[in-house]
Amino acid sequence: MKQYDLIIIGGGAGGLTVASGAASLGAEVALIEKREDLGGDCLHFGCVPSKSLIEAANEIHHARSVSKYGVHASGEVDLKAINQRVKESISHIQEHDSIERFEELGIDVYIGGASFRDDHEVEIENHEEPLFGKRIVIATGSRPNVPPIEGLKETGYLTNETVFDLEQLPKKMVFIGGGPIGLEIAQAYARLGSEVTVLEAGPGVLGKEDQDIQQKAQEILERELTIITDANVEKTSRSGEQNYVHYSVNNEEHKIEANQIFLATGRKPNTDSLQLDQAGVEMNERGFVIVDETLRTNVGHIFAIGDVNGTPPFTHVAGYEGKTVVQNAVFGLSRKASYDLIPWNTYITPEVFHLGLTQKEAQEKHDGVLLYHTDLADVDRFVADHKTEGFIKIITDTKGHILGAHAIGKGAGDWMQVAILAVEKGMKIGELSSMIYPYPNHTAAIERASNEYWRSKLFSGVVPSITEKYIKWFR
Ligand SMILES: Cc1cc2nc3c(=O)[nH]c(=O)nc-3n(C[C@H](O)[C@H](O)[C@H](O)COP(=O)(O)OP(=O)(O)OC[C@H]3O[C@@H](n4cnc5c(N)ncnc54)[C@H](O)[C@@H]3O)c2cc1C
Ligand SMILES: NC(=O)c1ccc[n+]([C@@H]2O[C@H](COP(=O)([O-])OP(=O)(O)OC[C@H]3O[C@@H](n4cnc5c(N)ncnc54)[C@H](O)[C@@H]3O)[C@@H](O)[C@H]2O)c1
Repeated sequence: MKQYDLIIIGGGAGGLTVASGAASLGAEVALIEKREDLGGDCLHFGCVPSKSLIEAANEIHHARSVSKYGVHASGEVDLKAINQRVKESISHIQEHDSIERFEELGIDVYIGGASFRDDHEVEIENHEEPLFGKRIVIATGSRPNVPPIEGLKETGYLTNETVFDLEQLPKKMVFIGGGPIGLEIAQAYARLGSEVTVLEAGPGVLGKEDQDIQQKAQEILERELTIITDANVEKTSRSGEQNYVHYSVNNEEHKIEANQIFLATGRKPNTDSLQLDQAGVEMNERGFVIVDETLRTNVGHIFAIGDVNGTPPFTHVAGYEGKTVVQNAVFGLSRKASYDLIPWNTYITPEVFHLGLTQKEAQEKHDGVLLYHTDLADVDRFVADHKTEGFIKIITDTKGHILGAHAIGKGAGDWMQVAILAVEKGMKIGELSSMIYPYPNHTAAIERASNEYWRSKLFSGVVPSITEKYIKWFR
């Protein structure tokens, strides 16, 4: 039986980070992936194809909206061509994640579904010999959660695993779920020309965002698509060529037509086929692998990272956890993962940026929370761009330490990076004001919000009376 220092199950964002990190430190590494190629959900069905689709949809949307300058765009959308472009983005990045590249790093790559034989031995589909791992990392990701809605078998449905293979633009689309997956793809399809309705069970979309951001996002999106909140989806049905989604709001029954139904109702961990019981690894009631802060499972030499352990399901979190596990699994350290300052972006237009606590969370956890708000309409560059929709909101404690930073606006995911750096470096909001911002850039939104801090310090309390006395004396 082949022996390894480290076996990694799953060749996605998390697994690939661990594999390359551990191999470059000299560990003997086996990487097992059930698909024919590496890269996982993010590359094949997630971040990459969705962003590629969004960009194409935005280009079409912009082309259609320039008639005010005398340029008129017309014609039918060729969805095949768009999805071809999506596939090109995937293939380009796939080169970086190729099996050959990982083999060149000295990693043994095995293709086939893995399952535990015991806490050190792993079996692989279509391979006779199991592998022995001194330490093992589970990085098998997640898949779409399919809720038990009656009729879905009959009507069929799309998920992020199938939508990028569509060949014809659906006339009417119904999205079930108004989280990031639902909204990013719903807006893209609305911009391509489909008539889109989003049915969300909760009271608002993007439920993990600050409430002001949620409301603004919904208000903006509602200009392009229909959003129905507090929707209780009861069943789907088919009549002739037409599908219907039946739902109720406040016990009032409704039915809408749908050429395609898209499910975006959260994620399920890929743990079912791993035979975790043979290794004695514990899962929670939803099937996520339970880990401690060092990302160890209850079996000390088995780790779990990425979507499968129930921490925030993002590629950058899987990568961060992967880096942490390299240290813990290769050197036997006990580095802890911390999630207090995990940022994320939602790539609707305009983009949404999230870092740290929302206003509600901050007020629950801290006495005396201060808010600094800038409307993008007050920032010259957004005005010049005619993209004034949105705002930023920085939340601090009474001493100016940043507890949360949120924004909605053109490119917010990029220019709000300054807030991440500030928090990482322990800067207070006032220090953000003393940096020099090239005029007229979008980051000036942060400058303006932080200037507010000084304004409130200087123009209230005892400071104005002291400075007034000083100036009189100085004259
Ligand atoms: C539509 C969509 C858009 C997204 N957009 C973003 C975004 O913009 N930014 C962001 O940060 N995140 C985004 N995400 C989330 C991101 O894709 C995931 O958080 C990330 O892929 C998780 O990485 P992972 O390594 O845990 O799992 P994955 O990348 O899914 O990798 C798991 C791998 O394990 C393999 N596997 C499963 N079971 C077995 C087994 N038994 N044996 C062997 N191999 C197995 C799978 O085939 C897969 O390759 C998006 C997700 C979706 C669905
Ligand atoms: N830009 C990004 O970084 C990005 C993009 C897409 C996805 N992701 C990641 O993927 C994860 C999963 O995304 P998601 O949008 O599927 O999940 P989610 O859990 O964030 O949102 C799912 C939504 O569906 C609703 N819902 C659930 N069941 C429902 C039902 N039966 N009827 C109507 N509504 C229902 C929920 O109330 C929720 O608002 C996200 O949490 C995020 O971490 C990230």
